[in-house]
Amino acid sequence: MENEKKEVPSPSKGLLQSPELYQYILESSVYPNEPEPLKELRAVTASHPWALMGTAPDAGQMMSMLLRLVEAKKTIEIGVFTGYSLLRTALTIPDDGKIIAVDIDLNAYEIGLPIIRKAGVEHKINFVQSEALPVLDKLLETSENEGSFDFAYVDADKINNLNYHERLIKLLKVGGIVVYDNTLWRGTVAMPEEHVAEDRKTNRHSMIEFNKFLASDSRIQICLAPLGDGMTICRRLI
Ligand SMILES: C[S@@+](CC[C@H](N)C(=O)[O-])C[C@H]1O[C@@H](n2cnc3c(N)ncnc32)[C@H](O)[C@@H]1O
Ligand SMILES: O=c1cc(-c2ccc(O)cc2)oc2c(O)c(O)ccc12
Repeated sequence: MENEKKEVPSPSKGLLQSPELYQYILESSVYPNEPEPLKELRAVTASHPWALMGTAPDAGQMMSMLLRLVEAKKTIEIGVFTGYSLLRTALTIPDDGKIIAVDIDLNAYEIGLPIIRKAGVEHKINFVQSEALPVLDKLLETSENEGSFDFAYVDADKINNLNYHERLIKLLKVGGIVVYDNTLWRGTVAMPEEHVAEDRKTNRHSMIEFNKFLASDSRIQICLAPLGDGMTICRRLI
């Protein structure tokens, strides 16, 4: 992208202390290999009032790595917004791969949809406009769906993570991966409560409880990667 150098991502997008170091990571290792449609999607999302919600490009790069490592074909995403992480997934999985993409907000998805179409990957996506929990419950009504998903990505309402986890663990194959975004919630999980802004307290509390739960869940192997806003990678063991 021509104006890439001028784009200084908000330091709050990353957890690193120095914005320059984050910029270095993006310019040296993420942007050079970021497919053009993803750059375009970032550009059209930039003017959205909630642009900050889009998955960070470095986190998206790691998603691609994980998707390739497990040779993902059947995937599910909870929380689509304008579609950055969805397009990442769609560009990474094979041509006959499938993504169930769930979001209550169709308008945001429609911002990214023309770019998804132009990239030639719309056929891999089944967008479902809905609350996520009923969609997961419906999938679990069909026994063939159990243990059938290679990969899941969760980036929606943070207070429901535990509910999503209980369902996704059943839907994932043994060896399959679920990634949760925002597990460090802007670093607030490690701050004293009194230093945390009022509007971040509920999600901070949910994340602390969720992180505790994941660490004690013997069904999974976990790794909390400190990139983006904190990405916890869980691999189903049993
Ligand atoms: C952080 S954004 C997702 C960002 C997206 N992964 C990306 O890369 O751009 C969170 C999204 O979750 C959706 N959401 C929130 N609560 C939800 C729920 N209960 N069920 C489904 N989607 C929900 C919101 O509408 C919003 O689009
Ligand atoms: O600032 C946010 C807010 C959210 C968010 C909050 C509540 C919901 O029901 C859904 C989403 O998500 C974010 C996010 O995923 C991110 O990477 C950065 C900021 C925010």
